[in-house]
Amino acid sequence: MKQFNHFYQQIASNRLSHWLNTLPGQLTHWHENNLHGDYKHWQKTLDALPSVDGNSAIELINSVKVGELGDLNNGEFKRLENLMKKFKPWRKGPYHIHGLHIDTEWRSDFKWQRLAQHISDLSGKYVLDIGCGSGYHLWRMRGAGAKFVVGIDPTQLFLMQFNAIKHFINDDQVHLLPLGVEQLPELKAFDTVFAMGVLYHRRSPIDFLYQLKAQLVKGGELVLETLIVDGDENTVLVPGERYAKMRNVWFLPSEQAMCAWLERCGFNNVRVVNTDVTALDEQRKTQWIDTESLQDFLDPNDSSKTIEGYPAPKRAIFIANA
Ligand SMILES: Nc1ncnc2c1ncn2[C@@H]1O[C@H](C[S@+](CC[C@H]([NH3+])C(=O)[O-])CC(=O)[O-])[C@@H](O)[C@H]1O
Repeated sequence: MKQFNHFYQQIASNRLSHWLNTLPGQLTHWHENNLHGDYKHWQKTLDALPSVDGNSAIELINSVKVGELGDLNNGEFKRLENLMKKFKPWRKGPYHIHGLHIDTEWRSDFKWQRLAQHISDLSGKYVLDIGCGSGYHLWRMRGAGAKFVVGIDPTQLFLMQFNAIKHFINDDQVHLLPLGVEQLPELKAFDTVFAMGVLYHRRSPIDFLYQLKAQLVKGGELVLETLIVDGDENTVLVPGERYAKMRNVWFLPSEQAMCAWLERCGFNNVRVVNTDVTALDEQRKTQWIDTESLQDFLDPNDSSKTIEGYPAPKRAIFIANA
């Protein structure tokens, strides 16, 4: 279980040291339960990734990019492409790795652009991203100056994708841990907590908001992004079995209802900084996923509705202080 030892050593001497009371046990348990099938296969794929000699330029401010086309010879480049494709579906990105464009299903950079101007300066900050997927925004947070960046996401494939990217962008201040939000103790240690695209997957959204608050230092900033619907402060949509073909969608509040929930949970200075109907150029099928995408989740005759007849995905970004 060496893979997290370096993380433990780092936090032992920083403000996250009290996490060591619970974390090693949880990750050991995770490891014991994930040693089967796909994991071994993916680990071999990771081990086979080519390495580039010398230092390559890393760009994390405007995109997530390392090196240039030509850093690898043709054979190695082809190997890189084939190995990276073994980690399909690539949902969140895009990444540019030595000239290989991993054109992910989502343009996660669009979301970053929508929020970047509204958040507090991340310079020197401890930052947590809950439900970080493959970790695309972790790199952008680091690019924005964060000192120590931790993402959590329970989906094993996303950890593998993150490790594949980290193989090339070897920054030891950026980490992804395979945990769900419900496994976090009250750390009260992060200056900024991001929770984007996760609230609607939670069956208890109010408990979720308390869990987020428990990760922040007093006065720290929450950046929460979620699906919303039109309506007043009493409007919340709880869809039937599926919403946009997703099974695990529970609560879609209106902007005003979401603000009221945040205030009710003790957050201050609650505001909505952006709303946006998800467009077909932000979530679309590419050669890096084999499954359907947004176009297939909408009513073919009326793109303002999902295929089930609900309002099409509209997202809002909320900022608040603990
Ligand atoms: N209990 C849980 N705890 C933490 N994460 C979870 C949990 N359950 C699921 N997830 C994770 O939450 C992420 C939601 S995707 C948002 C990605 C990124 N933030 C984005 O804003 O682009 C949105 C979407 O695809 O609907 C997935 O990576 C899950 O594995």
